[in-house]
Amino acid sequence: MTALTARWVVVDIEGTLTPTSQVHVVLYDYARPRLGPWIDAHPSDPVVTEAVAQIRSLGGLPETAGTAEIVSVLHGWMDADQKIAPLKTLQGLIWQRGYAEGDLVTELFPDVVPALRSWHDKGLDLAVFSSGSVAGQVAAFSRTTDGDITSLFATHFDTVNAGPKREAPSYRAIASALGAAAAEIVFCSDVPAELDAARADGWQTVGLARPGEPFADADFGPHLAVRTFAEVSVDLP
Ligand SMILES: CSCCC(=O)C(=O)COP(=O)(O)O
Ligand SMILES: [Mg+2]
Repeated sequence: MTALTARWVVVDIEGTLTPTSQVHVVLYDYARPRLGPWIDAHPSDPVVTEAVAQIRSLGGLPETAGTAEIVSVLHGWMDADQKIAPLKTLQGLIWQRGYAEGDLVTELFPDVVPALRSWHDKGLDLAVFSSGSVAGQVAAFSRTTDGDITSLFATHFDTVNAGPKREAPSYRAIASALGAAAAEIVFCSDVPAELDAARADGWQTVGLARPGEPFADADFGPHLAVRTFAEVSVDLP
């Protein structure tokens, strides 16, 4: 057991709290056939029209491109697991509806809620930083295998309100929003490049090398690497 002291714990989702398959199989398969119908059903929603405009621009499509061409770009990004903001925005809206209607449940690793609750009960504050949109994150935590855990998190960050996960300025923006010194924050993620960016800004880092997950055998370099949250304790200073 490794003991850390901090005021904030910021957690990634995919591969850290949930199996990667929960996102790449369950959530992506749910979103895939619903993207086109969602775009067509919300022609006056400014969030959707802005996302569609960004997809046309980023996807190199003409202004006249219709839903089928837009969906083709989105499916290509999903196949390549490119976490591009307008895609994550549309996915988040679809997942929000899916959780509300009872179609989706988030599978959490069994060590996750005991660890989050113990940190929360000790007075630490918890936040999420994921490529999934904030709307999608909140929906995903509203219906999990451990029930509704939304109250555990003080705040949420995504690539829109913080920036890309592999770039240090994103972590600087989050620390500033939290009103915390970088050294008072622990970031937990399964992706070494994300941990590198957080560490470059002065954050403490914990790498999740979960057995069976894509980064189980990754080189975590200078980062503390654990197989589950049960191997690390975090206390207030
Ligand atoms: C409903 S949250 C889904 C998370 C997601 O869409 C995603 O791409 C996961 O990315 P992360 O940064 O958490 O690895
Ligand atoms: Mg991850």
